[in-house]
Amino acid sequence: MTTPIKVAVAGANGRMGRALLSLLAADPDFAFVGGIGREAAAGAGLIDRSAAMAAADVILDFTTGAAAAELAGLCAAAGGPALVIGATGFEPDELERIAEAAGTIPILRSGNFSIGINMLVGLVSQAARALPAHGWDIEILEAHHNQKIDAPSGTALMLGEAAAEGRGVSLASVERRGRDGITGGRPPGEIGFAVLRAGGLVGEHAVLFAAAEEVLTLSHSALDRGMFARGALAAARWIAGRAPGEYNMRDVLGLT
Ligand SMILES: NC(=O)C1=CN([C@@H]2O[C@H](COP(=O)(O)OP(=O)(O)OC[C@H]3O[C@@H](n4cnc5c(N)ncnc54)[C@H](OP(=O)(O)O)[C@@H]3O)[C@@H](O)[C@H]2O)C=CC1
Ligand SMILES: O=C(O)C1=N[C@H](C(=O)O)C[C@H](O)C1
Repeated sequence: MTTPIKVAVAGANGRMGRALLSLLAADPDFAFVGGIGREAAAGAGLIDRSAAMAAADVILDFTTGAAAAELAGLCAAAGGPALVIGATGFEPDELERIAEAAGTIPILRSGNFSIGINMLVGLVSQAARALPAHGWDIEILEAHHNQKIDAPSGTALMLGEAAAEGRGVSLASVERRGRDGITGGRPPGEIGFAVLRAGGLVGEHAVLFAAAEEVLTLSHSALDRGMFARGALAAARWIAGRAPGEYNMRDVLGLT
């Protein structure tokens, strides 16, 4: 029998944290060493970040972009543990801090741990490479539950990056985050984002490639967040014991 991987969960009381805890309780590959909350005293069974860093081989983070970036810096300063970051909603400087921390510890970050979305990333890149910007407009639609705090979703941004990469441009140079008022016509090459928040939607994503006389739509529906949690545990298994570096879910799935 192999030694279980010791894991802690940041954001343990959240929707994803709870989904992870219920899987961890039944998985002999892992030993759960504790949940990290916003404040250690706030919930029964929570431990603080220092205790989690000392005890865990891998910390799974499903908090916020800001909190995940801070944790990455702390873990790097301590020389470990490895981090799996599922949180979304990053400012550019927070992503830079994570990249810097990955010089010291292994960090796997993905805005979506589902197999389908990580397949879709490759398909979107392929379609964007094949369909010229003059004639084919790319629009990314996402819909989530009414408690989600960041927009566009981390997944929508992954899909936008894939589309931009396919077109050989940076997403920052072509993205359009929403429209309102007298917007004028649509410039060719733009990659647009549209966001819905409603009810208990788990996660809907679609990428439209729209020409004058036809539309190609590539889409994905998440039906249960337990699927994200299973993907995150696969990522934790994969990253335990790896060299420092920045990894993503496509590395885990062998899609890179
Ligand atoms: N990569 C993926 O596949 C997926 C990613 N996500 C992402 O995961 C994140 C969490 O989603 P979800 O579980 O639905 O959100 P919730 O709001 O349900 O949970 C977030 C948790 O993070 C905690 N938290 C917030 N700020 C801090 C902080 N500064 N320090 C420590 N803990 C903090 C909250 O604590 P408190 O309870 O005190 O508020 C809460 O327990 C989001 O960014 C979401 O987009 C979600 C699904 C899949
Ligand atoms: O907040 C969520 O719920 C989700 N967040 C991730 C994102 O921002 O893309 C992944 C999934 O879509 C659910």
